[in-house]
Amino acid sequence: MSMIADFYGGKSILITGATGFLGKVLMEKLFRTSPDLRVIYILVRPKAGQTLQQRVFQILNSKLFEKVKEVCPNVHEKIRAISADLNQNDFAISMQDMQELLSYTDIIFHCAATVRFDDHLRHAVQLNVTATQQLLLMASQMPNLKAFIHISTAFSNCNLKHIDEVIYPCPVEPKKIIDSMEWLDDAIIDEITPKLIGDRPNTYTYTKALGEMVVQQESGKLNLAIIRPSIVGATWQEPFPGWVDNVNGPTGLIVAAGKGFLRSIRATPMAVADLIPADIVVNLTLAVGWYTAVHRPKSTLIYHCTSGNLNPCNWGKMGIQVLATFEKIPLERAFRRPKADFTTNNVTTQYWNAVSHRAPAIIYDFYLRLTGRKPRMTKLMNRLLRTLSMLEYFINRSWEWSTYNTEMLMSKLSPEDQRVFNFDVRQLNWLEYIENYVLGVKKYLLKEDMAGIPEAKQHLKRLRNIHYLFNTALFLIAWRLLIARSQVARNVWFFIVSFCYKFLSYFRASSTLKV
Ligand SMILES: CCCCCCCCCCCCCCCCCCCCCC(=O)SCCNC(=O)CCNC(=O)[C@H](O)C(C)(C)COP(=O)(O)OP(=O)(O)OC[C@H]1O[C@@H](n2cnc3c(N)ncnc32)[C@H](O)[C@@H]1OP(=O)(O)O
Ligand SMILES: NC(=O)C1=CN([C@@H]2O[C@H](COP(=O)(O)OP(=O)(O)OC[C@H]3O[C@@H](n4cnc5c(N)ncnc54)[C@H](OP(=O)(O)O)[C@@H]3O)[C@@H](O)[C@H]2O)C=CC1
Repeated sequence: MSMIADFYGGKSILITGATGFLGKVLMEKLFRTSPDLRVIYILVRPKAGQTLQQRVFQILNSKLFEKVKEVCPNVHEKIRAISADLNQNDFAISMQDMQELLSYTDIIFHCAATVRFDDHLRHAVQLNVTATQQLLLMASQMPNLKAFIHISTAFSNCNLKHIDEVIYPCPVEPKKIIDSMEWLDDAIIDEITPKLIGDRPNTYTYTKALGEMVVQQESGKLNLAIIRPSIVGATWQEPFPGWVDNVNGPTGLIVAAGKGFLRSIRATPMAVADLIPADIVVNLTLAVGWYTAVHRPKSTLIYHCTSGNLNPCNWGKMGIQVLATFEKIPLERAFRRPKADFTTNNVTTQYWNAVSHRAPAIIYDFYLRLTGRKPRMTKLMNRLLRTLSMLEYFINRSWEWSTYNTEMLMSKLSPEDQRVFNFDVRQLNWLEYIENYVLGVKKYLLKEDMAGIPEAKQHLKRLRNIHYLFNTALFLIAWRLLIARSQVARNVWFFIVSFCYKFLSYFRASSTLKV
């Protein structure tokens, strides 16, 4: 019997960010392993054109939840969506709902965040810092609360090279930042943002670091823990390999590479690709929830959920495996054939961007215009290059995260829990994982049918022929222009032509003699 699964039985669990990538995998696992839990409250904001119920219905009817429906047929009754917006005061939760949450919640998993790298500081502070503070305040009024688990990121201290499982203070107190966001106007905030974030690359990592400080400062009598995952990728094993449903992190680049939009990247091939599968993050999160509630550690423990120090993989190896998988299982209607050039040099990056990215986009848009259609490729390419520029920081550096607490927790689990809530990244085979990841991108994110693979392969062959034809035509045009201007080129050209002619004549004559 799993002690962890048993612990969640009969419990009322509150999850923020349950409609997000990680939140969905977390909910799925909870329902699958503890179908006798009392209820999962999820704080959901209505989205354009969709009611809360429709959002929940869509999640529960997705492929991800297929296994859950077998073990927990009444899952619809055990999920309670509460209308909430974490950007609003008191999260805009109704009095009645708030009362219910305060009275019954046993465990909180705080996953909601803005993960955009370019978010305005005001918005990133609101969601990643102020909302965390408000949630902690709510938590302190919950008489039954046993644990509050905060999901942060391993990159909250990416300005350091070696990162321990401790909270590193930021120079300006979170409270001061929160206050200043209330009265400073946008223009001033824009001006001070680079100074505030200092040597961090974006507002995301900065506000996640502030969020951790808030957790530490507001802990009071709460039983808290912080989890710091690195780059969360598709699922490894559970509920099935390769599940992913958004383009964050490497996923977007995998799509762009498979579709042939992205053919070169400024990345250090030997830099550690600290990817961590979503199901490993979720298993650790649930184990931490159990440990924090049952063993009540004296201080707030931080758990690194990373792969680099236990089972490292690098970006070069990952790129090769992604391409190898696309050879076997190509994406449909690719723009160009997949290719992966890694470069670390600024000049070559600019060159490849011009030749491999911008020029084909301009030519394709020209073709669209000629055929009376709306050009779109240049715009798409510009967005992709902008995205790349934001991710480059993370693919040209390596970090070391210590994992003492995570390893300590692993040693505390029973053999059964180590199996059911496996977060031992050493068991992961990267090549197999990446292949399943790419396959998952095709099936679950792009919803492409596997029956379309032969046609996709044919399409790539056509693209290869077009590529050869295009290059030959380009060569001939360049050559023609050259011989029109240079006597030397003309002489070389006549020499080659006469040589070929003589060779053909000789070949024809000797074959006639044989007959
Ligand atoms: C050459 C060969 C290649 C070989 C093969 C490849 C091999 C593998 C190599 C892999 C290297 C992996 C590096 C990973 C490093 C991750 C580090 C994470 C560290 C921290 C981890 C965390 O703790 S936290 C989670 C991370 N947090 C994000 O990852 C959010 C990012 N994101 C944004 O910050 C906004 O998105 C941003 C971009 C501002 C645009 O913002 P924006 O306003 O212009 O517009 P939108 O957001 O609306 O997106 C506009 C269009 O970009 C599309 N798109 C969005 N993201 C995309 C993405 N990652 N890759 C592609 N495409 C993406 C989207 O699908 C839209 O496409 P469409 O227009 O067609 O719908
Ligand atoms: N993905 C990754 O690579 C990593 C993620 N993390 C952390 O993990 C956590 C989850 O990330 P992930 O699942 O990838 O992110 P997603 O962007 O997929 O999900 C974010 C969630 O937060 C919710 N949310 C955002 N704004 C609000 C709001 N104003 N009110 C209510 N809910 C809101 C979203 O709701 P809605 O559906 O309505 O938009 C969504 O459910 C985050 O804390 C992130 O920092 C850490 C390391 C890596």
